Formats: sequence, structure tokens, C-alpha cells
Amino acid sequence: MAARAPLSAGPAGPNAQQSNKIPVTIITGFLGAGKTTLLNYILKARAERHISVIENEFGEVNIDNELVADNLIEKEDLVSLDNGCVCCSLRKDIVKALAEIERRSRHRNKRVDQVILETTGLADPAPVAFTFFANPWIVSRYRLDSIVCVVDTRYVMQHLDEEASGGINEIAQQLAFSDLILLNKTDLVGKEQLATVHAAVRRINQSAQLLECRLNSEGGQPPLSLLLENNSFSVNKALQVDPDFLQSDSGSDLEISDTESGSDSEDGSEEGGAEGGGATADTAGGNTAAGNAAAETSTATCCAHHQHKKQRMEGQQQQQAESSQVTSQTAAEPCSVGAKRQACGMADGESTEQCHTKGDRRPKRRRKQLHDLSGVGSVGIVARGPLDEYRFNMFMRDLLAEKAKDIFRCKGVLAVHGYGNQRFVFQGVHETICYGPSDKPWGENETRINQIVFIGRKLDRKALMEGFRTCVWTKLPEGWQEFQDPLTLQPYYYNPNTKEKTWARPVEPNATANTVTATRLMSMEQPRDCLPGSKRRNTSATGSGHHSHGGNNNAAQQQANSSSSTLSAVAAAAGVAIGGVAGDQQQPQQPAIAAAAANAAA
Ligand SMILES: Nc1nc2c(ncn2[C@@H]2O[C@H](COP(=O)(O)OP(=O)(O)OP(=O)(O)O)[C@@H](O)[C@H]2O)c(=O)[nH]1
Repeated sequence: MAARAPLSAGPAGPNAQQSNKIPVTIITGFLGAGKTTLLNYILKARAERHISVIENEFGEVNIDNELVADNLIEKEDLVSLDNGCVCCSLRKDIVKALAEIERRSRHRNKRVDQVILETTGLADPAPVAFTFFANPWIVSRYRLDSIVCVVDTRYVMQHLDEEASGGINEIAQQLAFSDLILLNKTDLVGKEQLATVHAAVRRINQSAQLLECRLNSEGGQPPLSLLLENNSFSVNKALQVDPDFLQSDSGSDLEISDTESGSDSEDGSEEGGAEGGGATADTAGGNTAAGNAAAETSTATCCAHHQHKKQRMEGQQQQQAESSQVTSQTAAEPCSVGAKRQACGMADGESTEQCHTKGDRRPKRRRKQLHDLSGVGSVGIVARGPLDEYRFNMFMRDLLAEKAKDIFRCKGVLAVHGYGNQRFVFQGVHETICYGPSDKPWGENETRINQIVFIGRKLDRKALMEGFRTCVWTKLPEGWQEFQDPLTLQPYYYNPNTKEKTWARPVEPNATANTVTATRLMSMEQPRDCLPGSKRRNTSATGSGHHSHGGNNNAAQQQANSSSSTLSAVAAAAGVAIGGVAGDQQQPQQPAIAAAAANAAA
């Protein structure tokens, strides 16, 4: 895409350069907080604004694509990253996604005014944000406008308390890095709980703007002007939260090598073939981006060689401690951020990016995020054929009665017997379940494929799959009829020939044998040799692949690739396509689906 038309006429000079860049808003927030609801609200309320969306979903089934698609003007406005988590393994894929957005924009001759990136509910936004400063191609075209964090006021305290002891607290990280924090679902909490959440959030982030809202109801949403284009992301603020924000690490997924500087190869455009073709063409065509990029690359890191002690935030207290520590360092150290800004001739009010055009070092990649979510994983289930409503309700009721605390999130797109073409969307956050019709009906001849994902602790893949199998509607065997108990509405079955009566639905043997399949349990636990302090930290896993969350080692990779039950394979066996780039065949590499599907069948 050639230089983008400015959104508004701005002053000449560096600020004008900034305003020519496409603003990017990162939406973060824990599982089920309301990120997709926010995104859909923005897409509905956007008026003339052309918005492209990057969806990153953990797990191998991408339900959010379905939930967002209806609000897109065109399906090409959505690029999905569904093979892992952007903060761990897919940062390079962000670059590819942006190159893809640009390619489509050029192809359709349609400008993009705004990009919104929705991260997974477990992502640390810091490394994602870092990508917007470390990658020269991105720096030349995009600017990080703000990080918006959505908070589920009903469950946030539970998660803050629960995980603080287990290493990195995902929610605390998300809160700490955000510029705007939306305290959502205020309809589900009382004043006291709201006050507790307010105080807890403020302890973690003193500077972000806080807004209470009800994102799923009209009148409860903040005005768009508060959400987009408010230019509130600040590198200095990010450095206060994490002194390592612009520091290097030893990984390879975002490394900028000498040969890559000033070229687009790092950005994925070279590797991505057609995906990134646009970016390459621009650069080759003498676009100033390459120059900007090289300049930015060479110095983005006048801040990058600050030798702040390696520290990661572990819960609120440490974050606060770091915050004050950094403040004092900034004031005292000759190589503090503030000092560097002056050394670079950067006046107050100038962006860090301008500062970075005068330095002498290129950035290296920020340390790869390491999650340690012991016992947390996800299971995706695909079931062919409509569900029996009663049995599905009972299955979910029993499951949540036993495991609501451990099931952080479940969501799905379902077909239910007796409802014709009506497609259903199923949403669960712990025991809060929402289940209703989707705006998009099933196509007349579309195969009914249910997709559902469970994310949580100690998931029993086999039990989930077998439980779900009992929910699939099957034709009654010869002679049986269905009745309903008038009091409980529970169905029962009667065979007038044999006079048999049963509450359990009679099923022909093997009636559902091949209709239900589940992904392997994708663990989010950090493999031992990737944990801090290990000498065997993997640096080879790059880009798109099937990585477990934070588990980017070869073993995990091999397991993922050879898994006979990945959802892609399952989906292939079921005859559906899942995830990938909506409306485009040029997708990130998928495993050999046919082979995997054969394994799955075996
Ligand atoms: N009661 C209530 N429910 C809400 C509100 N906002 C969103 N929800 C519901 O919360 C559930 C989860 O919302 P999503 O937008 O899918 O959450 P998410 O953060 O995108 O979820 P993940 O992507 O899975 O992490 C859905 O059932 C929403 O309808 C709100 O203000 N009040």
C-alpha cells in the first residue's frame, strides 16, 4: 500500500509522519472478559471508518471468527492467527498479518483507517506491543495507538488471587500495560465488589483511564471516541511497568539481523510470498518505508541497551516495586530513558520513534514471554450432526456443577435438533452461561458441525469428548417413541411393542461412533526446558506452527505436528475448514491435514 491518506490534516514534520501511520489498538483482557463483545461493538459503531481486525485465539478452533464475521464489512477485513498465542510464538505472525492487511487493502484499492488486534485471553500485551517498535517495516507504517484491557468485574479478583502465587499473573500483566481499562459486566456485581475491583486495578495501574461499562448492552458501552485514536500508548509508561520492555532477548522469532535491516524480509513479506508481497513491492519501489524502517531499526534502541536488571512482574506488589524502582532509575541513571531522550535531541512531546532515528544500535528481540500456567489447557471438540437440547443442557449442568471453578472459559457454535436452520452461539465464563441464536443461520445444505472449546485447569479430554458424544441427537431405534414428563419437561422414551420405558435415550449401537472428535489437550504449561534458568531454552521455533501456549520447544512442536487429533485434522475429517485467514486461501501453513485426518480416523 502506498502512503496512506492521513485521517486528518496534521502539521508538517515528524508528527505529521506519525499521523500518516495506521493506528493499531490492542484489545487485551482475561478469558471471557468481553474482548470480542467490545470488538463487535466497535465494528458496529464505526460509521465510515475502515477497520481491519486481527484475531488471535488460543487453541485450534477459532470460535471468535464466527462471532466477529457478521460485523465485518467484508470478510477480507479479518485476519486470524489461531495457531498459538501472539505473545509467545506468533509475534512474527503479527507482521505477516499486517502485511496481509496491506496486500488486501491494495488489492481492493481500499484504505485501512484502523487495525484492531484482539489477543488471546492469556496473552501478555507487552511483547505484542514491543513488535510495534522493533520491527522496522511495522514502524514505518503503523503506530500503536493504545492498549485497551477489558476486565470481567465478576471474576477478576478470583483470577488475581488465584494465580499470583503461580509465577506470572496474566491478568496483572494485562492491566499493568493498558492505557484504558474497561471494568466490564457491572450488571453482574454489586457496589462493594466494584469498589474492590477498582482498588485492585488501581494498585496495579495508576495511570490508565478507568471506565465502568456493560459492553453487551446498549447504553452500557463507552463512546467510540474514548476507545479509538486517542494516542495514549507511551513507551515511557511501558518502561515504567517493565524496564525490559525494549530490551533484547535471545530468541529468534523477531530478531532483526544485519541483512534484514532496510529490507522487508523480517516482516514476513519475503517469507510470506503473496502474503507479504505488497510490502516487498513497496520497498522495492523506493517507498520511504525502507529508509524509515532502517533508521528506526538502527536505533529503536537507544533505549534498548539499558541494563536494567532482569525482572518480571509477579503480581501486583512486585509490579509496584518495579514501578518505583524504575522511576528512581530514570531520574538517576545516565542511561535512563529520560537521559537518552535528551541525548538523542528529543524534546519533550516528541515520540520515542523520532528519538530512535539517531542512535547507533539496532534492537534485538524482547525476551520471549514465558507462561507457567500449571495444569491449564484447552480442548476443542467437533461433533457432526445436531445436538439433543435436553442432553446438552444436562451435560453442561453436570460439568459446571463439578468443575465451574476450573473451567475458565467455554464457547462454541452449535446446531440443535428441532430448530431448523437456526445456528446457536454458546458462551461460558466459569458458571455464567449464555446460550442464544446467532445472527447467521446455517446454510440450506450446510453440514451441521458443532464446535466447542473448553479452556481451564485439569481438563479431562476423554470425559469431555465422551460427555459431548451423548449430546448428539440420534434417530430413535425402531419401535421407540419420545414423550415428555409434564412436570420436569424431561424427555422419556417408551416402546409400545416391548412396553419398555426409559429416561435414557435409546441409541443404535455405534450411532455416534464417528461423529465426535476432540483435539489433543493443548497444555499451556511451560515445558521444563523453556523455563527461566534452563540452559535448554529453545530458540528454534518460529512463526506459524502449532505451538502450545508458551511451549515452543521442539518436542511440543513435534507432538503438535504429529498429533492425530488436532482440530484441523478433526475438522478435515468432518469436512469443514476451521480458522485460517477468512476468505482467503493463502493461509499460514497447516499440518498435512489429509494424513492427520487419516490418523484421527484410526
Ligand atoms: N452480563 C454481561 N455479560 C457480558 C458483558 N459483556 C460481555 N458479556 C458476555 O461475556 C461473555 C464473554 O464475552 P466475549 O466478548 O466473548 O469475551 P472474550 O474476552 O472475547 O473471551 P475470550 O476471547 O474467550 O477470551 C459473552 O457471553 C458476552 O455476551 C456485560 O457487560 N455483562
